[in-house]
Amino acid sequence: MSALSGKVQTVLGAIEPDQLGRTMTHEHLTMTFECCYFSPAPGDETVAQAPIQMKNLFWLKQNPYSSHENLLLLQETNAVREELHEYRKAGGGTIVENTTQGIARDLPCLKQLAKDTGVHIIGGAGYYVDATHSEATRKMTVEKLTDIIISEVLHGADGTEIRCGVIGEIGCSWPITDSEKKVLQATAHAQTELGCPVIIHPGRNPGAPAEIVRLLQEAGGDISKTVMSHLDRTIFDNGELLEFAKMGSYLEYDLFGTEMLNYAYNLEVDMPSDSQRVKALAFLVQEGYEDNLVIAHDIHTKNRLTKYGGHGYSHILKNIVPKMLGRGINQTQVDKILIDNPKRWLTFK
Ligand SMILES: CCC(=O)NCCS(=O)(=O)O
Repeated sequence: MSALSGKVQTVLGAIEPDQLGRTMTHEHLTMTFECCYFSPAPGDETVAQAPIQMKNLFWLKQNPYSSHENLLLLQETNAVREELHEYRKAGGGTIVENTTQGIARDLPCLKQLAKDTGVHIIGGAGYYVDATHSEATRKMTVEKLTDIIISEVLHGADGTEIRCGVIGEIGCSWPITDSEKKVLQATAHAQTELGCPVIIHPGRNPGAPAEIVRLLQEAGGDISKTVMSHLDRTIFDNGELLEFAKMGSYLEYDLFGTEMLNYAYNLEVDMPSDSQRVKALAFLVQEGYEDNLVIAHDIHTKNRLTKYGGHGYSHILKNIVPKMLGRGINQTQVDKILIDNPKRWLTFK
């Protein structure tokens, strides 16, 4: 049995699972999303290049990926620190910080934020999508990738002694690439060795989550300790959703606060509203999946911060919980989604 068994590992060290409290299972506190810059539509070049300002906020909400400045969340540590104080005041306890290799993971910054604010912060091991893999990463064997991921959990990452407490978010594209498949295999092997939580970013296709779960299963992964992220922009049909839910992973709705007409990365997708997200949660609760649900905001661009008129890290606690209670999800079920399910997922076996 490992020393981490029965514990949760934060950037400040291992803690008892009961200390976590209300937990957002998918956020970013510092990162860059430059890998995923999306050219503005013809005619929008001027607004896209302008500094972020009040009169452009609606455009930015609709086109968050077409402004270089907006993609640099790593420039906003002071604003994020203030927001974490607010998050504590709103009753928040823990944030799982999903930034992995490729999008400027900064564990020393996370450690300082945890010290400054008292919020428990859990760092992520492993790799984001193929577009961010280095040539060296692409050439690595599954065994080498596994060793690196295990070391990021047991000894520390990025040349520090700060240890990750979860593997992921592990990035997958659609269609999935060879390098991403190797990282998934390494993830499953590392999970087998460590008994740790895993979180996945699926490609943008309704078939992606199930394909990824099958790949993890074939490599020996523990699906009951795995979160499938971003279901709100990935699976829309209730029948397909239930088919996927049967596979046994945690089901994550993590884009709360994000409402936009055109989703740049897949124009086929109608990004749901928060009301539709709550409806999806209520449907899954009704179908018996209340022990599998987790939620978050996945803040990964500046416009989502309250400093820029966004929803911030406390939106779920302040606005979405009352809505859930008004739409047939009771307090016990809310507590499962915000406290019990994250706690079970994050505790090392
Ligand atoms: C790194 C942040 C991230 O991957 N967020 C998901 C964005 S989206 O794929 O849901 O658009």
